[in-house]
Amino acid sequence: MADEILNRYRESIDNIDAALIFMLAERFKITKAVGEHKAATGLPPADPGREQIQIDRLRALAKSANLDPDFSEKFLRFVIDEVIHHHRRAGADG
Ligand SMILES: C=C(O[C@@H]1C=C(C(=O)O)C=C[C@H]1O)C(=O)O
Repeated sequence: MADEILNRYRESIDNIDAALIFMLAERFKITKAVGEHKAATGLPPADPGREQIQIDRLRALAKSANLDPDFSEKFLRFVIDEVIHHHRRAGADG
């Protein structure tokens, strides 16, 4: 038998997952431009000072949103590491 309650919850989950994908796509679009700018101007791929500011900010936001700050940091770290990997490649290619 179809579970309508579960189906409704899952519709919302699917919408949220789609939004996450669109937001990540936009983020990677702009970080690609940053990588090209860095490669053109000789800036290093990673900026640990900037990253720490972002992590501190997102941890505080996560707390106020009742989201685990450790999870939010791990998620941002994962995304940033991928961006840095792209920047290194952009620098090496250029
Ligand atoms: C996008 C940048 O490059 C790197 C990637 C970051 C990110 O994905 O937010 C932040 C800092 C840098 O290590 C940047 O310097 O702003």
